[in-house]
Amino acid sequence: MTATLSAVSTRTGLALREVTLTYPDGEARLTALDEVSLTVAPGEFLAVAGPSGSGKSSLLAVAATLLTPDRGQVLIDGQDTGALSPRERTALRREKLGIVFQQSNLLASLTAVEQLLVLADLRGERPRAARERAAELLASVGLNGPKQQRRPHQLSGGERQRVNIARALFGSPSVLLVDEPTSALDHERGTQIVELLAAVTRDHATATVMVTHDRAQLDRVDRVVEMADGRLLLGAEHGVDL
Ligand SMILES: Nc1ncnc2c1ncn2[C@@H]1O[C@H](COP(=O)(O)OP(=O)(O)OP(=O)(O)O)[C@@H](O)[C@H]1O
Repeated sequence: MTATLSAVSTRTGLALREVTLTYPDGEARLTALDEVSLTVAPGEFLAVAGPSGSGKSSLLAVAATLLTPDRGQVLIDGQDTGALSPRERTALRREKLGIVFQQSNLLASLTAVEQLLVLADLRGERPRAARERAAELLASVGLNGPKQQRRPHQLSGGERQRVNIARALFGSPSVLLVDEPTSALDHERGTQIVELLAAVTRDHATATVMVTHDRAQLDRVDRVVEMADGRLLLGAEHGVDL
């Protein structure tokens, strides 16, 4: 399934401009992101690597507009998210962002196809068209036929992650944010998920950011940036050609 040309042509992806984020730390503030600048183009698959505590999750939360930086800008398709009201930001998140969390946060009582249809229902989409699109999306991530009718506990970890990815894609996002997608999977299944993310990035023209500890998966992305102490390492924006 390929994103339509009109949708693609208005996309510019994700840009962070000199973003600084601090958290309260007793009397002081802890700097989790220190003037981080980064751009991710439509159709580009970027990995963010770095040690624990280096700021990877904070970067993802800021890009998701879930945390507001102290300074700097987060632009999604050229829109400065800091200039939006909370209501507008929520709307932008719904229209432009797909998020795949580390832990599968699927609803236990719903089948795979229903996990996607909940979103369609919230948007007031026509049920029949939504059901067809959900089934098509699930098939495109490798979940076919009867598996679409299974509940999370009847699926493997890798299959649950595929449902998460399909659900994140359901709103045709411009930006796809992925947090440690392979942490609960063995190497082979982890590789399959990262390959799937590379394919959906290409096919759906998303600007994809994946946070990962799993260095074995880094050769499947377009570009890697390394974080240390809240900073992107020097030259990281130009990436490592793998
Ligand atoms: N809610 C919070 N309040 C205070 N400090 C925080 C908060 N969240 C994160 N931090 C601190 O900010 C820094 C960056 O944390 P962050 O979670 O972004 O790192 P990370 O690279 O994602 O780590 P990990 O790989 O362990 O998930 C760390 O020093 C962390 O302790």
